[in-house]
Formats: sequence, C-alpha cells, structure tokens
Amino acid sequence: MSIKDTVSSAFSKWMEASGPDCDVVISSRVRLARNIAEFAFPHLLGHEEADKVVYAVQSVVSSQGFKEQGDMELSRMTELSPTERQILMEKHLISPDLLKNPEKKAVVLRDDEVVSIMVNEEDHLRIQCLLPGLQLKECWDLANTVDDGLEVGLNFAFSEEKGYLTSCPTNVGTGLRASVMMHLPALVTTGQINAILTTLSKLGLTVRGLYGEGTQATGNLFQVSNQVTLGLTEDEIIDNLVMVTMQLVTQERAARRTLYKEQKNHIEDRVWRAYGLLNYARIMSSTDAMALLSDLRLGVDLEIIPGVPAGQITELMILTRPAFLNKLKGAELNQYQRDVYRAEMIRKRLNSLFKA
Ligand SMILES: Nc1ncnc2c1ncn2[C@@H]1O[C@H](COP(=O)(O)OP(=O)(O)OP(=O)(O)O)[C@@H](O)[C@H]1O
Repeated sequence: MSIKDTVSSAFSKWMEASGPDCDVVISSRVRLARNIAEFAFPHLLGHEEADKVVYAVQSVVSSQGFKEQGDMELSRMTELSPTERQILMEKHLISPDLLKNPEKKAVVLRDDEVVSIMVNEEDHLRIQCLLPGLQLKECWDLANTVDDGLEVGLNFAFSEEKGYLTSCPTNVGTGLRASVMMHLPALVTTGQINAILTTLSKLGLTVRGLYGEGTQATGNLFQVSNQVTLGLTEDEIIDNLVMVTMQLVTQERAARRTLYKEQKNHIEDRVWRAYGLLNYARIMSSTDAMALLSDLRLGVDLEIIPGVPAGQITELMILTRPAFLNKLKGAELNQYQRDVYRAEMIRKRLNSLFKA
C-alpha cells in the first residue's frame, strides 16, 4: 500500500479493536527520539542541512539490509498536499508538529501503517510504532528492531553518561515515550477521572488529549504516557505503564458495571439517544460527533447494541475529522458545510453498518 492509498482510507490497523483489553485501550504507541551526530538539532537546521538529514535517512531506508523491516516508503512532506498531510495527522500516523515547515520534513511509512518514522520533527528521527489494544511490549520490540536497522547506517548522538541526546532535555536518555489511548467514559461519568488524573501525574505519567501535547481530551479519549525518559530502562518504562494501564482498565470496567447496574435506564437511554442523533441529525459538529460516537462505543462494549464491530466506530471518529471530509468531498468545505457533510457521512456509514 502506498502513502497515497494511506491517505485515501480512514482505517488503520491500530483501529482494529482486536488487541488485548481493547474494550478500554484503543491503541498503544511507542516512539523513540533519535538524532544524527553529524547534524545540529532540527530547529537549528537550514533548508540545505535539513535536506541532508532526509537524504541520509532515505539512503538507509532504501538499503538492502533495511528491507527486512518491511515495505517502507519515504515521502517528503512537500510531495503531499496540505489535506493529505493533515489526514496523516488525523490518522495519528504523524504528529501535529510534522505539519509545520513541511519543506524541511519527511515521513517514512510502513505499508501496514504500524511503523512510521518522522524526519526533522523535534528530533531528526521519531520512530513510532502503533498497535491496537494494550500491546506496549510489542510496540517497544518493534521500535527497537527498527532502531537497530537505522543504526546500521546512521551514527546516533549518544553519550555514555546520559544516553541518547535529544533536542528537548525531557527526552534525553532512552528517548522513549510510551503511551496508551484509553476510552474512559464511565470514569468520566462517575467523576472519578479527576482524582485519577492527579494520581497519574504523581506517578510520573502525563495525560494528553486526542492529538497529543497541547490538545484537549475529546470523546472520553485520554492518552496516558511516561513523563520521564532518564534513569529508567526502556523495559522499566514499559512495565510501569502497562501496570498502571491495567489498573485503569480494571477501574473503568468496574465503573461501567456499576453504572449499568445502578442506572440501567439512564445508560440505555444515553446510548440509544446517541444512536438516534447519529442516525438522524442533519448538522453535526466534530465535538458532538466525538461525544456521541463515544456513547455509541460504550453501548457496543456493554452489548446494549449488538453486532457492531467496535473498530468501525473508531474509524468513524477519524473519517469525520476535517481533512478527511474535505478529501471525501473533493473540496475545501467551510465549517458549516463540513458539519452538514459530517452528519451525512455518519448516517450513511451507520446505515450500512446496521444493515450488515
Ligand atoms: N496511544 C496512542 N494511540 C494513537 N495515537 C497516539 C497515541 N499516543 C500518541 N499518539 C499520537 O502521537 C502524536 C504525538 O503525541 P504526543 O505529542 O503526545 O507525543 P510526542 O510528540 O511523541 O512527544 P513529545 O511531546 O515529547 O515530543 C499525536 O498525534 C498523538 O495523538
């Protein structure tokens, strides 16, 4: 699958709802920050030097030895239209940061979309592995293998004392950020989420919104990741996050059970109202869509609504993002046109899902 195919489909492997604990953990991500010793950090690079970094990465990625990492394609950001770039971001395959100064940046994408390597983001390389459900160890193993493959041809900035050197001091050491995207509607409804967020920060974890740093939580989706990259091994960071995630999964499931037992009518009403609005509304903002799709997903996970593949609801959350709607319509929609088209897309999709 080429990068052009990737931007034509809203679906990505991480949305499959097939991994462990996928009723609560939507996806797992591990990213490694790496820099090439011969170059200044990206924010100090002029165009020519930034280009040299892209060439250096391109030459390793296209080498014979790297082929065993899978089918990888490097695209400069300028080879993609602004809408296509935005779609890669909406699909979580690149970060919002990679959209800035596109003339200096590139992305390497594996054909199954599980591995992406951002070039000249905050660091020269951001190696990202993204899998469905709670699969942090698998993400780490994969990221480690890709890292080894790149290290064959690139000289990474590394200090015996500090570990990998990175543009921002918060990433020095392992350069590893592990994160889980969790769907926590019951902990939000019962109000337990605030105390949990406070506890998580005391445990050295950060909670971010849907598109990472500086973005809001929407659709009851929270991204939990490690704050510290120094002084712990990669395995310790992963084990720590897995342990906390499993506790959150237990708490969310318990809250769902209690809510459903004690407020059966309210929960069923909430789920079916979401179903009704999504099926019949004519104008739908993206915030409303995320909230209603979250309620629908809760209904599917509680088996109030049978027979709907949960992954398709996650796909709908991506399909109804602004750039994707523009792409589907083949036009630059204004906000009102988008809200109308979003409502139409959701109706069509749900119609075919519930008929199937
Ligand atoms: N578990 C996850 N599943 C799907 N997407 C994720 C997950 N974790 C992070 N992302 C996405 O990765 C992108 C970057 O996230 P974020 O800003 O938190 O991390 P980062 O850029 O790696 O870290 P830093 O802030 O240290 O540079 C965002 O688009 C975010 O939505």
